[in-house]
Amino acid sequence: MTRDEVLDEFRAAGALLEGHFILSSGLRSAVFLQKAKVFADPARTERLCRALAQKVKAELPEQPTIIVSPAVGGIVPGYETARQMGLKALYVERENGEFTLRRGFELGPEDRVLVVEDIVSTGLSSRECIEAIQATGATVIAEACLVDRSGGEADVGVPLIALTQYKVPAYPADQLPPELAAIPAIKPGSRGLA
Ligand SMILES: O=P(O)(O)OC[C@H]1O[C@H](OP(=O)(O)OP(=O)(O)O)[C@H](O)[C@@H]1O
Ligand SMILES: O=C(O)c1cc(=O)[nH]c(=O)[nH]1
Ligand SMILES: [Mg+2]
Repeated sequence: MTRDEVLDEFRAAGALLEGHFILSSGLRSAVFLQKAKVFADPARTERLCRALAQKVKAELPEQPTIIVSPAVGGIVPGYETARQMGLKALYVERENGEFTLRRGFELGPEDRVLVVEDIVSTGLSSRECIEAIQATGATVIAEACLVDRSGGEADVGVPLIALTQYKVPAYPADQLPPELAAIPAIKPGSRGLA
């Protein structure tokens, strides 16, 4: 899929939002990809994740044995990408702020993991997720995401395969451009929620 085709799926779902958003990293942005509205439509999710699975198969020299995603945003695309690839899909979720494997999910040294994320901005959530997986003894061979908002700049420590790159400016809270400073900020994601 081209970048326009991917972004058209977000647009058609009403998921390409403009305003003043507090991102997971704490940075601020005038654009937010509300992936939950994309994932509310199974057919749309299937189109995106099928394309992501095809890209992973074409670009990775070694195929993964299992998929692991960071909750909440990664769960649905992780599941659908796993379905497309004939793999199982696990997820890590935050417990006292730290990504943890819960619910009886198990990983070990035999597992060759593909991390599937929805959106990568700074790569911080990806790195935290990868650390949690590596702590089990499993090997993370790569990460795949639907949209890389860093435009290829984020370093997640493993090869990152993005269905598309879409560079969006983000600013520290004390360096806001005037048009952002004029609007109240909202925080759509789950990091920091109790
Ligand atoms: O690359 P980063 O700077 O870490 O930003 C990207 C992360 O932000 C969002 O998650 P968020 O923590 O907002 O929670 P969510 O998954 O529940 O939406 C998104 O799902 C990614 O996980
Ligand atoms: O950086 C983020 O937190 C983020 C950006 C974005 O566009 N969408 C999202 O769900 N999270
Ligand atoms: Mg997330």
